[in-house]
Amino acid sequence: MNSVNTICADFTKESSPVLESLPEPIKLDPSQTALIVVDMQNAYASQGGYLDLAGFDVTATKPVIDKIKQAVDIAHQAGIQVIYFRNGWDNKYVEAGGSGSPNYHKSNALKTMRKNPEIEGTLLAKGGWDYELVDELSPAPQDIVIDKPRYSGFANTNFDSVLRSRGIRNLLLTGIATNVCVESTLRDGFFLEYFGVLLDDACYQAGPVEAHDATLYNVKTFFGWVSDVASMQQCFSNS
Ligand SMILES: NC(=O)N/C=C\C(=O)O
Repeated sequence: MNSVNTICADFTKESSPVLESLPEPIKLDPSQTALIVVDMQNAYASQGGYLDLAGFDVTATKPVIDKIKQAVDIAHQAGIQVIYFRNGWDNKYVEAGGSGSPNYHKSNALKTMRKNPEIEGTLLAKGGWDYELVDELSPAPQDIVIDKPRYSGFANTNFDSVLRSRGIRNLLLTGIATNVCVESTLRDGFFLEYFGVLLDDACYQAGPVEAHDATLYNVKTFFGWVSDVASMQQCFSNS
């Protein structure tokens, strides 16, 4: 491995393991790293959930769920904090914002329910099946679950203080959708001085695969690094 190009932040111990990533490898101290599982809810990963009902293709999410399970197991074994996000609102949608919020006008969940009043109160509503994490991803006692009302995990949540209070500076991003909530969270993390690494095979897009690829380009070029679950295993297996 070419150590000359390896990224090592000044808060990272020189002896930290190196994650193979693009555009270059990066040293990550497990104690300063969190695995972020973004919105792996029935709404986004399951047929019959919100994205499916809104016309998005969710037929290929199973391999991504399996990769995320692998990443969670690797994180647990390496002592890396795992944090799950759930995206949505109260079932009266007060937290979604009324017509004075752009969320009201852009959320495809809210628009789908306005077009189909019979499903009002079911999409991305706390307490309902659509809002719950998929059965395959059940948080362990040491994991943290954060509810978020907007695309970015940093918007209107305590995510930043949860990370800072634990000395976490590196975020390994997984989940759905690559090009919406995953990218939004990684971008906001970048602006808040977090090192973001997107795990390509543990993310799935909302829309065409080109949207996933565009996020990979954006992250590699402007906001962070891109790696995969096998590289995560290789990096942390001996840490
Ligand atoms: N979790 C997401 O990326 N969500 C994308 C769209 C939505 O929540 O309406």
